Amino acid sequence: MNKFPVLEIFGPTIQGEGMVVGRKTMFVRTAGCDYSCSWCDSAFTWDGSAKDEIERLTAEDIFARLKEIGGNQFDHVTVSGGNPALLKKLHELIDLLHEAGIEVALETQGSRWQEWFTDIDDLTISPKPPSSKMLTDWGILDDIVARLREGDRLSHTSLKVVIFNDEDLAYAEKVHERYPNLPFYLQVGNDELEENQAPNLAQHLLDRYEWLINRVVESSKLNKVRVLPQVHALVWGNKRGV
Ligand SMILES: C[S@@+](CC[C@H](N)C(=O)[O-])C[C@H]1O[C@@H](n2cnc3c(N)ncnc32)[C@H](O)[C@@H]1O
Ligand SMILES: Nc1nc2[nH]cc(C(=O)O)c2c(=O)[nH]1
Ligand code: SF4
Ligand SMILES: [Mg+2]
Repeated sequence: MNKFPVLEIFGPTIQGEGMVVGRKTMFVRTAGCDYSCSWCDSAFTWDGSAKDEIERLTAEDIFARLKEIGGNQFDHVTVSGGNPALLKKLHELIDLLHEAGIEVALETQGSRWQEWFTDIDDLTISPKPPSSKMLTDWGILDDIVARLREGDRLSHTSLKVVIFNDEDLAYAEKVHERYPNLPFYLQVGNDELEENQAPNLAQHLLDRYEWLINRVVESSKLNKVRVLPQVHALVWGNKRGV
């Protein structure tokens, strides 16, 4: 059996971001990323700081662990990372979850395609704006969206762009103009990853949320969009595993 590098399995909690915000879900966080975003809130998945915590688990192992900690209190699993799209055989896990009547969501940045993307129930593609210091490969992103369209999966797909500044907003406008038929989410960037007092972080992120709402309200290019904070960051701060 194929083994996947896993850093965290946690929940049930709520999906704090994007297209299914508020949905009760479990999380599986895989290790490894092909990006290194300057503001990554999950840098421990790729910067080596948690390398001793990485477990190599089969799909069966992951399913057993989910049941062990989630019992019968979930019917939805979100796979995030790192970039889970680096894992060629992740369909083994998706199939197992579907056979058990469990829905599967994926968080990825749109830098890699996998055939199993067409099996995902809630697919979030999150291309990275200039503040991340990453460069978008538009050819790859075009190809991913085209394949999802061909597979009739656009109703299961959304775009989510994290915003820290005006340059990021201009990037978001460009993404939305390029893929106008995909549901589009703007997300408040968390620039206080070291803050360990949840109430302080919440106040700061709410101020940033108000700023982002105002900027989107002013834009004539960002109309059919949704603006959201990271709800889990408002509730629990920068804590891991929530
Ligand atoms: C940690 S990433 C893992 C999945 C995938 N690598 C990706 O970036 O889409 C999950 C989501 O968190 C977002 N994110 C990461 N750091 C953030 C931050 N400091 N503030 C707000 N969102 C952040 C990412 O943009 C992505 O949408
Ligand atoms: N509650 C909660 N919602 C989330 N949505 C996306 C997350 C992620 O790190 O990918 C995340 C997370 O870590 N926790
Ligand atoms: S792509 Fe996602 S996991 Fe990778 S560095 Fe960027 S935010 Fe972090
Ligand atoms: Mg997160």
